[in-house]
Formats: sequence, C-alpha cells, structure tokens
Amino acid sequence: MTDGAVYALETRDLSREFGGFFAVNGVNFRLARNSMHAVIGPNGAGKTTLFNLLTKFLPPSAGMILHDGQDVTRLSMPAMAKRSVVRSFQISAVFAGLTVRENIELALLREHGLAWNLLGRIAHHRRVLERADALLERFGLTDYAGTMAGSLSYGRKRVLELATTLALEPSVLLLDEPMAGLGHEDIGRVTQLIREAGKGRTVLLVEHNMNVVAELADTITVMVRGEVLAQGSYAEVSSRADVMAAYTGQAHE
Ligand SMILES: Nc1ncnc2c1ncn2[C@@H]1O[C@H](COP(=O)(O)OP(=O)(O)OP(=O)(O)O)[C@@H](O)[C@H]1O
Repeated sequence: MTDGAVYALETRDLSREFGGFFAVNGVNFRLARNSMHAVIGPNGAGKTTLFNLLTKFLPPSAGMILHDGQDVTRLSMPAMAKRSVVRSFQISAVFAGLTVRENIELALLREHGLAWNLLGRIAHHRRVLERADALLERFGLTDYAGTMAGSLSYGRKRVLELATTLALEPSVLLLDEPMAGLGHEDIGRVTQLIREAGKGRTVLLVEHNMNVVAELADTITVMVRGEVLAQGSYAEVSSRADVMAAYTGQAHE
C-alpha cells in the first residue's frame, strides 16, 4: 500500500460521508514534495470535500491523513499551520477596512503570532515594513499600497489574498479554485504568481480551468464520484478515454 516514500501530504482510505452519501470514498492520495499538483473532476466529484479534509475544515468519517509521513488526521487547522501547511482563505481573509499594505503587514505579524497586540504599532516594525515592501513589489501591488482593500477589483483582491497567504511562507500551500471568478487578464497574472510561489514549496490546487491546470500542474489527480479515477501528467490524464467520458457525461447531465 505504501512505497516507503515520504509525501508532503498523503491520505489512506480517506472517506467523508454526509448522511449516508460518500462525497470522498476511500481515497489514497499522494502529494509529492515540491510538486505543483492539481485536483480536477466534474461537478460534485468530491474535490472540495477532499480539500476541506486535507485543510482540516472537515473531519474525516474514516481513514488517515499524513504530513511528512506523520499522522495528522486529528490535528486542527492552526496545528497544521504551525507545521507550515497553509490554505488560502479566499477573499474573506482580506480586511476591507485596511489598506493593501496594512493587510500584508497584518499577515506578516500573524506569522509571528503578534498580530493583535501589536496592530497599533505596526509602523515600528522595520523588518515587517521591509518584507511588506518586497511582497507588494512581488505581487504588483506597490501602486495600490495605500488603497483600501475593500475598493480593489475582485482580481486584485485575489492577488492580495495570495500575498497575505504567502506572507506565512508555507511549505505546503493549498489553493481552492484560485481562478474562480477571475477575468482573462487576472487569470494570467494569478497563474504567473502561483507558478512563482510554487518554487521551493509544495502546491495543491483544486481548479476547474483546464488551461491553467495544463499550464501549471506537473501532476493531476482526476476525481469522479468521490474516488480517484486517474493520476498523472496533463498529457497522460487527458488522453484517457475514461477521464474524457467522466467530463462528457457531466456535459450531458
Ligand atoms: N455538507 C454537505 N452535506 C451534504 N452533502 C455534501 C456536503 N458537502 C458536499 N456534499 C456533496 O458531496 C458531493 C461532492 O461535493 P464537493 O463539493 O466535494 O464536489 P466538487 O468536486 O468540489 O464539486 P464542484 O466542482 O461543483 O465544486 C456533492 O454531491 C455534494 O452535494
């Protein structure tokens, strides 16, 4: 069952049941270290449920989750963050009433567990300011540093959200549909940022946009009806008749 290799994340017979219905059904999933791995599949395949299990939003009904070979099945999300496994928190994690720079500074302080008691004294933390400058620059947000986050476009909010997540310097970054709701131009920008963010870390994304998946992911897991149907490179999975049938079947529903 196991080949002895240690994975960034691994599941063993992982299941999640909702009132007798298995949204995730006996999944053995492996996320290789330093890979850029996408989970795809038709609507209702169980992708988000698997993501929520891996990120501790949901407890499993059965099975096991391992991080770096250690059983983390019962650990909380904050405990996973301490192990440097971090999920993006979507736009709700962006504080609309703070500026872009303040959002990034807050995220940098959060990394050190200092966010709340030092919030009023942000300006004195030179190191934070320097790192904030670097993040603003890296994410193309320098011109928006003083803009209230709430008035950013949807696409730039997403970029800011990614910047605040990367402020934590996670070793494993988990992204749930990072392209959802983005226009063509923003998709290009966020794709580049994720590619760059993936250097030197492990990234798992659930994503519907196949162009993005083809461009970014070195490994793809295809889920159908709560189970893993296929895994491999984009070329490998996209050439499989059963994968195509799963998508075609959905199109006819
Ligand atoms: N909290 C819940 N209670 C009951 N059923 C649920 C719950 N969450 C998910 N499900 C069901 O589990 C199945 C898998 O849902 P999930 O959201 O994981 O799929 P998905 O692959 O992410 O789909 P999509 O691509 O549409 O987001 C669906 O049939 C869904 O209705």
